[in-house]
Amino acid sequence: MTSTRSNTTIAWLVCALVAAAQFGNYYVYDSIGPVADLLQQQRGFSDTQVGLLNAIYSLPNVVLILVGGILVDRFGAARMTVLTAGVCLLGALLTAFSPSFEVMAAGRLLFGIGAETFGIATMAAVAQYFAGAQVAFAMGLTLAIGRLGSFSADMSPTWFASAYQNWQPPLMIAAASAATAFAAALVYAGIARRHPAPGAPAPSAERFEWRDLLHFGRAYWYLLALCVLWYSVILAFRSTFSIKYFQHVHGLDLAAAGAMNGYVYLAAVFATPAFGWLCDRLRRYAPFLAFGALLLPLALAVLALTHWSLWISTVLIGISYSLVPAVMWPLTSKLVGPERFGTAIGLMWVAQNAGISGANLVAGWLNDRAAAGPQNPAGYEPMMLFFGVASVLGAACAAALWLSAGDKEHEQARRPH
Ligand SMILES: C[C@H](NC(=O)[C@@H](N)CCCCN)C(=O)O
Repeated sequence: MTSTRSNTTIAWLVCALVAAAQFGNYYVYDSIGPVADLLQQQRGFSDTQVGLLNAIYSLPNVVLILVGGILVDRFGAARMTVLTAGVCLLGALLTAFSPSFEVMAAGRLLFGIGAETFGIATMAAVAQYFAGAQVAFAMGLTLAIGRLGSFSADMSPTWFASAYQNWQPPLMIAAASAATAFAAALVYAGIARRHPAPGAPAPSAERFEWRDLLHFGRAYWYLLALCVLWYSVILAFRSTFSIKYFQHVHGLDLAAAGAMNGYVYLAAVFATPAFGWLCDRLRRYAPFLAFGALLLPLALAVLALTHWSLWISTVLIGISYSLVPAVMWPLTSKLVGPERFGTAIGLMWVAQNAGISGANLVAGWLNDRAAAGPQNPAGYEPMMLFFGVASVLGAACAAALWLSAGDKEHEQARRPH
């Protein structure tokens, strides 16, 4: 009894440390947008250079994140969390103290290499300490604190207004949050050494076999396809094009369009753990995933085909953005064994990073080709059709997943009690 209680305390301590580390990491990820204007005014960076500072995060991960996932399975979540948090800190410091654009880009590259593998290692940590019970709630909480990091970076020009006289202090604040993440990772690794997770596989010295990648079950491949389609649409639309779409098609000014977009993050801070808790309580995952995936094409249809209040589509996207991640990652931990969890997520994120880059390029190309803009709002229709079709395909994959692995017995099969 006492031992169960102390295991639970340790699990929640690990969850809190992982969440603190996620906060710092997501803050650094979103720290470029708020200084973009200062970088242009004070350092003469072009739009392409500013864009590259974020693109360079995803590009290497189209390949490297798979290696990262394999390393997490091989060397364990705790060691990889510390290592990658250290790489992220170096990247953030290089970015903040860069004398030139090239060094700043190298800093963002280093940060990207560390951050995605850090994401897998921290997720594996939570999956191992909460193997079975409450895994979705715990993952949802860490994700929510990560989203709070993104929201804080967006709000930093208001919260740290005096730092925004020059491009460098905001990036030093970002480096300080990377240092906090590193400290949290060190404390977590210390705890993991003394109190290993009950669900942790022993670090394996087995040689990696490429053909092992094909041995995941059918449900996993549906999940991977959903991950690519859903994240590609939601990130390419919400992080890149939605603000100008709201301005040009729905007549909002920049501040109102930005705020409308930001509410989705804020909603996710509260709703992600709440949905995780609900799934754990009802012990059902796949039906919730299918419902969340279906809300995305519905929201896009409301935006593109009706003149209904923008609040309706924002609420629908907000629920989808909270529900799908709240279920997708815990469900992955139930569909694959703990010894292959890192590899499974790594493979998903390889395809996801390629999909996000591709969706951004295709949507931009469609907009340019149709001359989309304030004078020609109809020019956004091909982009919306593209996002609509991709999100319907994503919802179809979620439905197929529900049919193939979403029955009650299957979803609870890996529960230890
Ligand atoms: C957990 C999940 N993260 C990812 O999918 C990452 N590959 C990309 C994260 C980019 C922003 N930090 C998520 O954030 O929902």
